[in-house]
Amino acid sequence: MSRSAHPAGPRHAEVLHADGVAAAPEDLNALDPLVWPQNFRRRDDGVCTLAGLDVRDLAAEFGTPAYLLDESDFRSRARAYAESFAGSDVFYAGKAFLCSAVARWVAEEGLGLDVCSSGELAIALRAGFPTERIAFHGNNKSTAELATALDAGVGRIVVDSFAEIVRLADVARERGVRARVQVRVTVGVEAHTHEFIATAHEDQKFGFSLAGGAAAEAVRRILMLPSLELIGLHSHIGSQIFDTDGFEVAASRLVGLASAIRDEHGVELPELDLGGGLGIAYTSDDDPADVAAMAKSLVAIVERACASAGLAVPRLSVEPGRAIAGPGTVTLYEVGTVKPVAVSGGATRAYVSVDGGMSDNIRTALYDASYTAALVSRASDAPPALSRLVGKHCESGDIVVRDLYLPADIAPGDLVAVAATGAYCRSMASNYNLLGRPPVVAVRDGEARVIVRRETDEDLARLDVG
Ligand SMILES: Cc1ncc(COP(=O)(O)O)c(C=O)c1O
Ligand SMILES: N[C@@H](CCCC[NH3+])C(=O)O
Repeated sequence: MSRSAHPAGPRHAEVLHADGVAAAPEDLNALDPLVWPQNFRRRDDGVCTLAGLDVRDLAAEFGTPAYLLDESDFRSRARAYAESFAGSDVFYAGKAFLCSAVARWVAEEGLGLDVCSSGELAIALRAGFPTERIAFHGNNKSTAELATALDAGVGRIVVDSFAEIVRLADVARERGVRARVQVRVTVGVEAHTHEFIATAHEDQKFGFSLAGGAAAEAVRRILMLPSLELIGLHSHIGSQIFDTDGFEVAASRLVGLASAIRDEHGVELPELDLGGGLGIAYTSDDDPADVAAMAKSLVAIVERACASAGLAVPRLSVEPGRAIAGPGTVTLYEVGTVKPVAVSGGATRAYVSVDGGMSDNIRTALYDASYTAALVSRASDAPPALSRLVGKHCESGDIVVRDLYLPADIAPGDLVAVAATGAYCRSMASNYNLLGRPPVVAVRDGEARVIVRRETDEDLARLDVG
């Protein structure tokens, strides 16, 4: 789903083997800074460290698997967004990964927060996140969720269906408040990303169709409801996107709709949200855009579109999730078994099984996502072995990294880390096979602390009340 060709790994030659797998990288011990957290290093003795802490010590203290989060990396990316989009609003998309600590960092770095369930909202409230900086999303928000959001005083609700407009208007009226709403518009953009994470093409569940007239009709209905205040239009074209082409089309279509609204209703909408979706490097083949450059071109795109429509430029907002949370986290696993398996053409693939798998990272199975992994508890001079990093679940599709090279001497007890797992891994984790979900350990300046604790067998048993 990213642009990456397989295998995930340090910079590798272009040559492909007969089975379509790229040739082995020159140095299996190298860590591409594009892919690994800012403070993840390999020491001279071959052992990797995060923010100065030895991964073997982290494994001993917190167990494996564990998500290790480089707090400075997360914060610096959040800050870069806030600075690059100064004059606009940045809402961190909590669906990528949210817990109280993260909500506090996001608040401290001056961003807003996008939540899309009462659970995410509850975490934000628990963290004391300023509620006027919260945007509430979702294609099927319940009446209870809308009521909770209004009672909490969230800053905006992005409406996604005609039913929700009525539901929200009722809930707001009963409370004697006016809900600030944006309309999520399906702008008909084919984002160049995996089908399951593209969200603005026609014939999918999100938003009101622009082409079909539903978006204009949603605006008409909202404007007739005194308990709703229409503040703007919203579009989110998809995720893991590397260029601005799709945003350009989306912005010009949203501005076209805003101009039609002005002509029909005499109303100029003050806000415009272009959603999230900016891609990150999962492998060395990915080439993510620079945030400042991206911000500049998005602002320019909106200004151009408004100038040609004769509209005042609305306040812009964006909702990055992956680009802030993704790159700063690695998942640390312990190798349990290594099994050489004969594959076509007389080759052998080493199936390297780790102590987690699809329950802590579903993205490979779900989107055919590519990842980079490395042996991190030591360096190795052994030759590269064509490998597959797999989990411990009862499922042959339980693959963490489909094709990669690992040192041929990799063995049980070694620690392996998978890079760029901060977004949509812990937040999409499951208890398949009744595995407890791993902890999230934040590391900063040589200190580590658990910000989400490991789920234990007792936690799982506690839910079993039959
Ligand atoms: C409405 C909305 N905003 C923001 C995001 C965050 O996307 P990303 O993590 O790709 O930046 C998503 C998820 O794709 C979304 O659905
Ligand atoms: N969960 C997806 C992205 C969708 C995000 C929400 N619309 C991923 O892992 O890439």
